[in-house]
Amino acid sequence: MSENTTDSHDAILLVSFGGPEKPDEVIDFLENVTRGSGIPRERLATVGEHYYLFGGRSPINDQNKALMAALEAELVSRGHQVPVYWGNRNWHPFIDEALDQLVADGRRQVLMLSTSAYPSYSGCRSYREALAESLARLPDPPQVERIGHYGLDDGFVAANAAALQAAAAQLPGARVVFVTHSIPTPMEDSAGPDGQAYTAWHREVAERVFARAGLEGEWDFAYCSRSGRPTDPWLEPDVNDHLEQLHEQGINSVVLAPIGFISDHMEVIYDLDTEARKTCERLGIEMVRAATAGTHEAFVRGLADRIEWAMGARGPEGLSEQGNQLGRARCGGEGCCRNLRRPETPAID
Ligand SMILES: CC1=C(CCC(=O)O)c2cc3nc(cc4[nH]c(cc5[nH]c(cc1n2)c(C)c5CCC(=O)O)c(CCC(=O)O)c4C)C(CCC(=O)O)=C3C
Ligand SMILES: [Fe+2]
Repeated sequence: MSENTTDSHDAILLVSFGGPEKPDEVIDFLENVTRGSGIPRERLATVGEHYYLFGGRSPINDQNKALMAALEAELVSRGHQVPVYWGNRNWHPFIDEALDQLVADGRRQVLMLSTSAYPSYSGCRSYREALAESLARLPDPPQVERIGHYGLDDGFVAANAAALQAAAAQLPGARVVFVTHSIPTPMEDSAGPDGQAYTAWHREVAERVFARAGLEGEWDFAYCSRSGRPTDPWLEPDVNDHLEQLHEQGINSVVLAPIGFISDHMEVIYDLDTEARKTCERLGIEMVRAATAGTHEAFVRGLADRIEWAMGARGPEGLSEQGNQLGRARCGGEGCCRNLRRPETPAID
């Protein structure tokens, strides 16, 4: 457990979405999330109610703290004394606050890890833009590189497979429905260096998770948490509509596997555990929701592997080639995960 003095980076920065801690923070948080996005106010009021239903508190902050603690412990056990900082795009602690602390602590070579496992504007470039904006404020900014997206890495797949296996064991023979966050179809068409990387990665992860859980037969893919204007096309089917379809086909038990989320975000505890569960009850469908990766040891080890790889301390075993290409300053550049509304917005590599 000695300090590894050869580490190429002196800080890890966990970058996440952010969420309110108490009811009087909900509106300001939602204003930050939707600044300039054209999301209708009714949608904001609706989403605000989801947060109030849970005491005005998002689960995401506690999940991030738990992940940081687990990751720090894993890195220490591998001989790295590199501290993990935490900053969010939409709520305290903001990325600005994390960077100020990091700079005050004399950190110069930062490796950024985001809580989004998949490439898309929302999960990739929007965080890179937020970093560029925060770094531009600093007189002497540290160097920030990022690790690639880790959705296809063995660790993430193994954690989700273990969760799916446990859920399926509670409901043998149930139809497995993988779920992720819907995004607008133009965002999907520009996800990753060649477009459509968001759905391609999810399908690949679903296939691997299903096989690794030792399951056979059919599985489906559905989406949750659509927002935006009703007339804009988003990825479909919505999970609730899909449950109606399954009901019509005579299916009466399902496992919902939210592989699009790394932990129990509001989308999981509201859109799936609350809303989709209600749909299942109405249709007489038995439902079990598989756990998210959270702090599963395989997931934490996989992240540590990716961090060590990015620091040059380890080879790429267990890490996906696609993820490697989208990290370590080798993202597809300007064309990758484009910002369709404001194409000129600066972003870190
Ligand atoms: C792909 C994706 C991820 C995964 C990648 C990642 O992790 O970043 C993600 C994560 C999250 N999204 C979250 C919350 C929200 N997302 C919203 C709005 C939107 N999300 C979108 C996409 C995604 N979102 C999109 C295309 C919009 C429309 C806005 C626009 O086009 O600019 C809104 C506004 C209200 C609404 O419209 O729903 C809220 C409140 C939370 C926090 C949950 C918690 O508190 O636990 C998390 C982790
Ligand atoms: Fe990208």
